[in-house]
Order: sequence, then structure tokens, then C-alpha cells
Amino acid sequence: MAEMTPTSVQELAQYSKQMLDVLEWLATYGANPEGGVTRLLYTESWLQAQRALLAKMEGLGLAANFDAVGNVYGKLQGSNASLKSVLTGSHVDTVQNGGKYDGAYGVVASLMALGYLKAVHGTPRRTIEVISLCEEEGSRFPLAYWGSGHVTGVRSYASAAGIADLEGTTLLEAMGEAGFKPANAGEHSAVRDDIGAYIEIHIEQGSVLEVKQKQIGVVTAIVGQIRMTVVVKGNSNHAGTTPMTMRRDALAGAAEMVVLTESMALEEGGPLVATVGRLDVKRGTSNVVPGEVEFTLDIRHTDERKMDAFRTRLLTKLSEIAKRRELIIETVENLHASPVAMHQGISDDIEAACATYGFGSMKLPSGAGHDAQLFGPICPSAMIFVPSRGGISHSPEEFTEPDDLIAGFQTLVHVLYQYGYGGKADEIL
Ligand SMILES: NC(=O)NC(NC(N)=O)C(=O)[O-]
Ligand SMILES: [Zn+2]
Ligand SMILES: [Zn+2]
Repeated sequence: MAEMTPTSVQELAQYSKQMLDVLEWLATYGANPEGGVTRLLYTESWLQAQRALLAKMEGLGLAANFDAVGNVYGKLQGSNASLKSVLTGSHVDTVQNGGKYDGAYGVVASLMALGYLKAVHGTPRRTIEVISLCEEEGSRFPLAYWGSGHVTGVRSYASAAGIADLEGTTLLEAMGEAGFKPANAGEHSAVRDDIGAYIEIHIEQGSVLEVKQKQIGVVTAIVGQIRMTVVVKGNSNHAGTTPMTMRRDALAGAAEMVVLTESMALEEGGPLVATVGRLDVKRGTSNVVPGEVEFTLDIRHTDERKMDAFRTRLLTKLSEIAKRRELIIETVENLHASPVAMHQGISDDIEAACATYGFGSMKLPSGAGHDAQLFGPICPSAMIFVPSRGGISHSPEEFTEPDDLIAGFQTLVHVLYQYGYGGKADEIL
């Protein structure tokens, strides 16, 4: 086991420090003046960040390239080309005014891990690749996992049919404008069938690790998730001349639906959660009875059957509200992600790596969605979590202690070393 530990302690410390600097550097792409980071899919800040990451990968001696949809890969070629790759990484996109760490930490830690391994240990047996996935959040377009979805073959250009942002720009138009022309590529052109394992490091985005005072979390399973868009249509009319009894107020109806969603979710109890995160009053103005409202619905549960059953019950109730108020309700399901278990063997190896360095660790499920959820069904996949201060994420307040970022980085390096340079992965893949 002794030779399976990456040896150069001094250089590992040096790369750990650099990793923190690179994380700050990446946060300058899409930095908002009031704090926070916004890098929405195919926007200028996103494109600049992906290009800069590609250059950074090349600078570390990795073979780097964009794929057809804008994922960026950095490859550390192994000596045995017949072995499947170990892929590590996360997503580069953020939510609107998000933090510096969500996604970015995984990209940067993976990138610097490969830089360290190449510099100190040279060519691995098995190819190791870093990926900066182009999109995970679904923040600009109501379609999440565009990047990992293409790599795993779950998404195709056809999945984007009818998908546009709030300005009406379609996903495929935005993609073309950023330089990725669907016409130049086949339907599943970014798909990979040579990935042996996927390992993602990410901030926890919850407070379990902080409360339990553990530096590392090893994810057991990722929660299932449904995302929907609900459109409520009534009658737009004059606010002064339309009596209260003669209105078909789309917003009043939507408000009742939002409150019902909350109360039904409370009644159901954890681990189910349901959220209305965005509500748009179309052409809303003070002296007009709202004629159309659009809102989002996000439903999550660790048990898919219970998640689906809740959705069905909720939609029935929302339709009843619409009927009673003489409103029309239209729903579109944009995402249906099944709960996915992470790979036991890799997870055990991550925990063993933590023990090697004396990092306190624990297993825990993830209530947030992750790209690992898409890789899980196609290859052994695992996730490493580091604590989030106050459990805060999707906010400029997102913060993780540098010591914890480094602990996660070193754990990742250790596992990648074992899988890429040693024979550990052969037991699993
Ligand atoms: N880790 C995340 O913040 N993921 C988010 N995004 C997706 N696609 O799940 C979410 O909403 O949980
Ligand atoms: Zn996120
Ligand atoms: Zn994330």
C-alpha cells in the first residue's frame, strides 16, 4: 500500500496552495460588482471561463479540447490505451448571482490534481481526464445537465426543441452564437463510451458536515428531482372597472397554487421538498388584473415512486384550483432525474484515503442534483463533499474553509493516483 500514496508532500502542499489561487482566478470570470458570480450557459463570461480553463489545462501539460457542446476536457494520457479513462470534474456554469465554489471547486480541484500528478508522477497507466462540464444548473434554460447529458447520451439536440431563455433566445441559437454549431456535429456527437469511472468533488451545499465537524463527505446517493414550468392563464383586464366577482386573475390563482405546494410538501414531510423558485407575471403592471403567470416547480425525494406520486397529487390539486377560478393551467416537465446511488467500491476507497491523511469523514446523501447523477447509470461514479459554511449555497455568501478545500483536493489526488497509476481501478472497472 505504501507505494500507492502520492509521495511528494512538499509538492502536494504547493499544488494545494495553487488550487486555492486558481479557484479565486476562475471566480473573476463572471464576477458581479456586488459580489457573487454569474456564468450562464453560452454567455460571454461562460465562454471566457471555458477558454481560460482550456489554456490552463494546456499550461499544465494536458491535451485539452472543447467537445461539440462546449464541455472542456484536459487529458493525461495513460500508457495502457486499452484501459478506460477515469474522468473527474464538475460544472463551470453558475446560478444567477451564485457563489465561487459550486461547480468551480470541482473543476479546479480536478484540474490541479491532474497538473500535480503529471508533474510529480509522470505518465499514468490509465488515462485520467478532467472535464469542465458546460452546464449543470439549468439556470439560463429550463433544461439542466446539458453538458453531462451529452457525454452520457441522455441529452441530444432534439432535447432542446422548444427550449428558450427568458429573452426568447433558443438554446441551440445561443450555442451556435458561442461557436458550437449543432449542424457541424451529429446528434450525439459529444457522447463517450470509454469512461471507466466518474469522480466529482463538490461543496456540500448543506450543513451536515459542518454540524458533524467532518472535513469530507462521501456521497451515498443523489436525490431524485422533477422540474416543471407551470403556466396559468386567466383574463387580463382593467383593475378599476372589473368587479372582484368578475375576474379571472391568473396571479391570485397562482398564489393559491404556490401556497398549496408548500402546505402539501409540509404535510408529506421530509425527505420530500417542493419549491416554487420563480414566478413571472406576464406584462404585469399595477392597474391591470394579471392575465398570465408562469412559475417553476422543483420537487425532490430520495424515493422516485413517492416523488412521482406527490407530483401527480399536486398537479391534480392545482388543476382543481384552476377549474374553480376558471383559469387554464398548462404544465411542462423539463427535468425528471431519478435518484442515483453512488458506487460503493469507489466510495470506500475515498473514505480510506481520508483515513490515510487523518481527515474526518462520513457518508451522506445529496439533496442537490449533480452531474454524477447522469454518470451513475453508465459507469461507477462517486462524489466527495467538503463542508459549506452555514450550509449556504447558490448565493454570493457561499464559503468553504481553505483547509477543507485542501483536504478534499488531497483526497481526490490520492484516489486518482491509486486509480490512474496503481491497479486499484482494475478491481472496480
Ligand atoms: N448542486 C446543485 O446545486 N445542483 C443544482 N442543479 C441541478 N441540476 O440539480 C440543484 O438544483 O440541486
Ligand atoms: Zn448549483
Ligand atoms: Zn454544482
